[in-house]
Amino acid sequence: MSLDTAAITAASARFPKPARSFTYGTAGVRTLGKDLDSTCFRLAIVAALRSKWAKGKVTGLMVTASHNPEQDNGLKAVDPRGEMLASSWEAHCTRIANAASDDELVGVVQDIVAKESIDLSQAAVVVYAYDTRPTCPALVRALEAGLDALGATKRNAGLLTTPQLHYLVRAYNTQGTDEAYGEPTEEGYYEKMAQAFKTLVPAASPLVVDCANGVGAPALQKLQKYIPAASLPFKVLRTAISTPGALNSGCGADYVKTTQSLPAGLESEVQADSRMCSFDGDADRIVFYYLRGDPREKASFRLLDGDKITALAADWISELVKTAEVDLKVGSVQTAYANGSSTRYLEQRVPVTCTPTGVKYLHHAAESYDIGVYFEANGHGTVLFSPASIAKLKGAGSGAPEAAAARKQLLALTELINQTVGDALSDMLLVEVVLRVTGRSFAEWDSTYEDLPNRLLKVLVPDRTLFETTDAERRLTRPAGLQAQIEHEAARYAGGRSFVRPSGTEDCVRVYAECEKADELGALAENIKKLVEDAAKAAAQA
Ligand SMILES: CC(=O)N[C@H]1[C@@H](OP(=O)(O)O)O[C@H](CO)[C@@H](O)[C@@H]1O
Ligand SMILES: [Mg+2]
Repeated sequence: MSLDTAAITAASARFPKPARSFTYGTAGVRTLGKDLDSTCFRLAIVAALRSKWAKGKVTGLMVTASHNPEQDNGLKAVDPRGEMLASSWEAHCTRIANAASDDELVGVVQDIVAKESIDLSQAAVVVYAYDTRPTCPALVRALEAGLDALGATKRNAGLLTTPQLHYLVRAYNTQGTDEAYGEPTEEGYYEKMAQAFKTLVPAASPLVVDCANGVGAPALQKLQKYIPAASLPFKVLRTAISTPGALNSGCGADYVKTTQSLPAGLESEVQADSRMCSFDGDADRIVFYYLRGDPREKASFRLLDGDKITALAADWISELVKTAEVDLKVGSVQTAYANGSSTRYLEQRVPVTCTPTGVKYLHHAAESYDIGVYFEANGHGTVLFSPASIAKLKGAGSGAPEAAAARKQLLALTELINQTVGDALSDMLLVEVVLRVTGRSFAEWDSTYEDLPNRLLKVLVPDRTLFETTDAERRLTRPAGLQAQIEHEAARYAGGRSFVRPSGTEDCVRVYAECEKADELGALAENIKKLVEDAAKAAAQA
């Protein structure tokens, strides 16, 4: 069977490429929604080819720009195991998105087919979903046209969170096998998680959830029907998914993490002792927080971020593994953005790996442990159980009654935690489980270690590609000489650490700085920023 090139060119003519370039980066393609019709059409073709390549297994496409503003949109491709698209295919996405004409597009498609030895007679099935952005319906139509052009079977999964789509893809592909992941429906997703949650927890006080006015809101409202309020009461806030401009505006995980404060206006909707958390716009990130001391003081805000979630989960799972009398290695994965205190805390307890920014790197590194706990500091992450560890837990028969109970808990955790990707809903339940089973408050969780004061700055430079890094992005190799200057500056502060890297999702360079004394932090961060600006100017002129 050959390509229906006429069908591709005819359809492509309806989605002309704007005069600009696109990149499939850390989190797929992300830019202004109005510019993305051609990209959606074209990446749908790639998703269909990927499905053919995988012998007809289902692949996925999610239309979302996550925590970015409402006018933005984007596409994330999902591989047959429910994980992010293999890095080796990202270049295909970038190339196809940038093909300058319909003919060049056909050429790129033929090239992918040849390079990946794709059998075109294979069937292709692609499941897709979208978030609440106003540009989604048009982009979904472009995406559908791309699937039609390749004769792929379309499965429109509707309005979903990103992790729900990842769940669906794995559930479809494992149906009826030993690795069956769950019913391949949205209901199946809620049922699986709720069932596991009920197995794990006693009751507790309500949790206030900021849904970022995004797709996490309807998802959480539906999940509530599966978990009785008596076992998990929620107060669900920021649910205005049809209010223009509301998405991620003054609320959501990214806002809370970057401003280190409550979502705008939340003070009047919560109590001084409320336990709170925020999702991002597509509900694959979560951070927790509470108020300590006088709620009118800014300093009363206490953030429990991805690093604190790693510490909480790694500690509890390590304890369970010990009690369960099974030989499993628990490890953790962080990026350079992890607070130095969290790294020190974890290193005394479990192996810690550092990877470059972007969850695909953390995810792969976590797979090398029997049980791998990974979170970016911004709250994106999950816990992975290797197939061998699940088999060991199921197979172990003897031992003390506590050992059997711990194995049962660990197995329920493998059901509760989304194994495909970080998932705000699932991570929220995980944290609830650990806190309740161990009888801890947010304040007790918070006291595991004290974060070093830290700051993240964006620096706009003429050309961010002049910045290159090594050692999991912890050191610069270019521009020449800058790394030595950064280290020299950081060494002037007690506990000083700083690193600089080009963003993979925005046109900027990021500066991270931390040190022991809060009143010295501003100087450290600003001095590094100045060094970066000077070096960027010099490098651009060279
Ligand atoms: C410092 C920071 O938060 N970086 C974010 C951001 O990446 P950058 O490459 O830094 O732009 O977006 C990524 C995708 O959402 C996320 O994985 C990552 O953690
Ligand atoms: Mg997101």
